[in-house]
Amino acid sequence: MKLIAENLTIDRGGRRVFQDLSFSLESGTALVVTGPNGIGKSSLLRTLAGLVPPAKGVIRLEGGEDEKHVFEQAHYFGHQDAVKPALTVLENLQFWQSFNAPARTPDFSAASKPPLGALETLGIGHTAHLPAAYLSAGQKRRLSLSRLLVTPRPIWLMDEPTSALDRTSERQLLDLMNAHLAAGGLIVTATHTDLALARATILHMEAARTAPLQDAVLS
Ligand SMILES: Nc1ncnc2c1ncn2[C@@H]1O[C@H](COP(=O)(O)OP(=O)(O)OP(=O)(O)O)[C@@H](O)[C@H]1O
Repeated sequence: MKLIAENLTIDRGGRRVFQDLSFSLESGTALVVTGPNGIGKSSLLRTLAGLVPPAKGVIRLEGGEDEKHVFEQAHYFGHQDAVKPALTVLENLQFWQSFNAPARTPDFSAASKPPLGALETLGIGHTAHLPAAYLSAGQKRRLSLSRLLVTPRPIWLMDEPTSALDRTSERQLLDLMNAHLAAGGLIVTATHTDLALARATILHMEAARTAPLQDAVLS
């Protein structure tokens, strides 16, 4: 399986953020997107997630499900937690389980977890029957993250995934990300911190803005 972006050009609010960005990412590998504030990291992730249409360019998943868009084979873990405060923690997760269809490909073998099991894995099993409004910021982050475990999808798009997490949760998140890579998944993550990922390629957005050739921006 291979995620391919060709000549991606993204405009926001009528202004060009970047142009002609190309990269490819193999199963089991993470693309770590770096660069200063405002360079376009979130815009790239939102475009891969189908939330911002590209002005130009193509995104495809070789070896994925042909009849599905790439974003239907991806989870987007962004800045907003997508948590309904009036529902319980478990109800929130059950909603996402029924809303998101799983996506399976031969290269990707992650097993799904039942909702309660996913909450327990993330250390918030004891909050399952509380209204989600009672959760702390870090616990809401973990609830949001639990969506990725109940519905297997090969691509994880993660924008600043460690924000609001304490050290223990950060290590746990890295374990989950590395397990996803070991199962054959792909991760594209924007981050300002060093993440100890097993197999990662760095995409320097600053270089990408000035050098359209993919070899110039991947290291
Ligand atoms: N909804 C929007 N409407 C108009 N312009 C936007 C919108 N969202 C982002 N932009 C602009 O697009 C550019 C890239 O923003 P983006 O959020 O992708 O940067 P980033 O690299 O993720 O930044 P940060 O590190 O601060 O999160 C910025 O100039 C920003 O002002």
